[in-house]
Amino acid sequence: MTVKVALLGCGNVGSQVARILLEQSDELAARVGAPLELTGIAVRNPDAARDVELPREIFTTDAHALVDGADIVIELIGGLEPAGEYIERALRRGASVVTGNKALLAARLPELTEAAEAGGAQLLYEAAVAGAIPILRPIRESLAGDDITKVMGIVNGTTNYILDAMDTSGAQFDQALADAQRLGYAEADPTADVEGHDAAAKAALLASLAFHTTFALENVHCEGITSISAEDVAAAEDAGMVIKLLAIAERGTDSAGDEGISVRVHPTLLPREHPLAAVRGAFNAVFVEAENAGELMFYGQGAGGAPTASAVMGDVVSIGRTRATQAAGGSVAEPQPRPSRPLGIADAATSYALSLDVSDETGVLAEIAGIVARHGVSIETMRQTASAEGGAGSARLRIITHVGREAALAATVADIEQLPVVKAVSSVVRVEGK
Ligand SMILES: NC(=O)C1=CN([C@@H]2O[C@H](COP(=O)(O)OP(=O)(O)OC[C@H]3O[C@@H](n4cnc5c(N)ncnc54)[C@H](O)[C@@H]3O)[C@@H](O)[C@H]2O)C=CC1
Ligand SMILES: N[C@@H](CC=O)C(=O)O
Ligand code: NA
Repeated sequence: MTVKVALLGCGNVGSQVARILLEQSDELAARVGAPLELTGIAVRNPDAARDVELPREIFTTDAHALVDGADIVIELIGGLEPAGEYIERALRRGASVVTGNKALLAARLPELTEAAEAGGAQLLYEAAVAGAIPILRPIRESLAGDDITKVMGIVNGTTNYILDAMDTSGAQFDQALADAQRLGYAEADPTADVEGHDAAAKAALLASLAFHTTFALENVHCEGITSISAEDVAAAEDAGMVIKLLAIAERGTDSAGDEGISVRVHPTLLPREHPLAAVRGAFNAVFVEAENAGELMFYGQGAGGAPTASAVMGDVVSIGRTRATQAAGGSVAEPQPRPSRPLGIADAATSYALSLDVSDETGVLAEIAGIVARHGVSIETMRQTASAEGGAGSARLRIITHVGREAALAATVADIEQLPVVKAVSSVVRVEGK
């Protein structure tokens, strides 16, 4: 069998999904247990310029015909209509749907879930919350045996990008927003981002899944970042804090002591040491607190075409595999593991931080630099200080290399150790994350 996939919309995310479906068809077929066939892409204008080169004949303006012939419909148009009508039509016909449309889901999740049940279809939307970060599946599946008490996170890339730019480079709000739009992070109407509506929709979805309920969007308290000024950002910095737009969903009690769920989105001051304060650019992060698991943090790219397409494709493969299994009347073969070729430590790519005690005399640096260059290694930083350990006439050199092959770095150190001007190599520690 072949799993027929219809794509609706070919913008930032849709074009990347189409690219992956076409470029990685063999790998995807192996993981699904059957080929995924992209039957067409519904667009408004087949001749519009796209980020990705795609065959002209794949485009259609007849979304209904495309939906009606599909096993899986991927909706990446955005907005309430016609996206809602296409999704409902697909689900009622028995085609499963993958979407990133949090605005629609937060507004109509109960009806769409009912349509999926009526059609015996699946509705998956990992891309709708925190882009590439796997957060919905972990909440729905991995934490299904625990009791979640709080979810708190940065779930809008555009506003985090703007606040981060204002904090780090003193950028103006408008310029930072224009950059976020150019980079494909912002919604078609960026008001949804800066007024907090996008984060509020995601917060409603998170609360619904985390607390096994339906939390209506209208019950999410929502404040955006449009009132945050450069002065607010500077004042936060002076106080050792940073301003972040947080989405928070937690169990609590009201003044009468009755239990309930509080869901809110608002700009929030965080101490700079807080893990969420370190979330930069369009990255997102979500903290989950559960009775037994304790604190968990999920971090990654919350917006952008390719990262969001990754989440879409995860859902597509999952549904495709279910379909292929049903068609096979039980199970499909597990993908055969590819043979792996282990690389030894000598081939590891890393960088070294070295501390050397050397004679404090002219020409030492040149000798060391000569050895380093001979091994094809390059130095990122070299700092010289007086050495307490090496004794009088000694200097301490601290060198950090660029990334190189371990074998070359180790051979460099071995040769440096042999130099008469080198009294000791006092430490060699590998460095990652530069
Ligand atoms: N861009 C991002 O970083 C993320 C986007 N999303 C969601 O993914 C969805 C798509 O987002 P983007 O790709 O960024 O939007 P986009 O605006 O770049 O793409 C939407 C495309 O749909 C087309 N379109 C509009 N009406 C149509 C119709 N009736 N039939 C066919 N095509 C139609 C538009 O011309 C546009 O090319 C939205 O629901 C968005 O909220 C979710 C997570 C991240
Ligand atoms: N506009 C959204 C896109 C992802 O959901 C954002 O900026 O996070
Ligand atoms: Na996600």
